[in-house]
Amino acid sequence: MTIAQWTSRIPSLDMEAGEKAAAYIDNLTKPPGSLGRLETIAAKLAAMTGNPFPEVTPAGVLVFASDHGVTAEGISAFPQEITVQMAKNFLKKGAAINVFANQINADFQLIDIGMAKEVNENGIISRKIKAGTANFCKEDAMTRDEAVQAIQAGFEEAEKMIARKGIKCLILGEMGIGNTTASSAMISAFTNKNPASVTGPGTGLTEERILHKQHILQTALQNRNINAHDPLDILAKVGGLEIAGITGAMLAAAAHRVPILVDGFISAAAAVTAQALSQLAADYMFVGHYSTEPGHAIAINILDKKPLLDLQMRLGEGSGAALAFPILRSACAMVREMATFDDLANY
Ligand SMILES: O=C(O)c1ccc[n+]([C@@H]2O[C@H](COP(=O)([O-])O)[C@@H](O)[C@H]2O)c1
Ligand SMILES: Cc1cc2nc[nH]c2cc1C
Repeated sequence: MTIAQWTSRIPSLDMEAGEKAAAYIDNLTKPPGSLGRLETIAAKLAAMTGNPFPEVTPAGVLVFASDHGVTAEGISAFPQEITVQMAKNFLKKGAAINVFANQINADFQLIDIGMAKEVNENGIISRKIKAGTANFCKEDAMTRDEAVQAIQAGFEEAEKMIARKGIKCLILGEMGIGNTTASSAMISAFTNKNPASVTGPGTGLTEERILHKQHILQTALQNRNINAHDPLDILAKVGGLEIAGITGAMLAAAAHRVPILVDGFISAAAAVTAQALSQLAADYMFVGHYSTEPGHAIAINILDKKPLLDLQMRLGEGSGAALAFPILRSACAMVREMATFDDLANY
């Protein structure tokens, strides 16, 4: 399928269901508006799902793992090998996202979309497009065709999870040493902002090494001759395979009216890409939390979203989104379980 065939499957929000939910919420036994954003979240969930009494359980977590050739430029505080080590940790259920996914009874799936080495262990899905991107300081991260293949893999894996497990809310996470550099390059290209304003410490660079990362980004963006009006060009030249996979998964969730919880900076870069491919895709998104990575604020500004939580996090993996999920679940429970003033009249 082509990108246009995927995006054409995304329906408009069901405004009628949203308005019905909003009217019903106003009749719940509380002063109108007193549950604040929870009320607008519930109405938005109704419009997304087409159901005035929306449901978000069970949640599903998809984590896409891949490597980045640009790590050769010394842009991360950690070595590339950590990507594979953390993939093994996800399979052993020892990572933060495993713990948080478990707390919300979410289904969890790890997808190798482009790690540098094989992880031949049970529980991982291999959709490897290639063994890491190229160093985009020197050449394009991937071909346009590889970017499309990675979007397709993400789309298919999300569709599978939604169909097989009846997933009603999709949480998108990632693992990839070097991917804050790719995300910074992408957001810089999308916004035409100087890379300095979208570059941060990632996993924990010192101030001095952040300056080096900015310099690498400046060089890369000068060398890549990006067409800023073409999201696929941006993704292919300076993006990442996991960012492409998440983009595809987001398009699939939107196509199935499944609400999406966007995580931190990398997940937000994928969300911006999905939105650029289809404005409708963003209608199905919530942003779980504020990441302290400076580019995140710029990305969510493009998405025009206000995150649900502010816990000073910058981990990735889908961890912030998983922590925000209970807020969506509470919004649904409010509509489904609270009494109305009509009920009160009969007491
Ligand atoms: O989600 C975020 O906002 C976030 C911010 C900083 C770092 N990360 C995670 O850290 C890794 C990338 O950091 P770096 O410094 O190697 O580019 C990658 O595995 C991400 O999941 C994630
Ligand atoms: C340990 C570690 C865990 C991570 N999880 C997501 N990105 C990560 C980066 C590192 C370095």
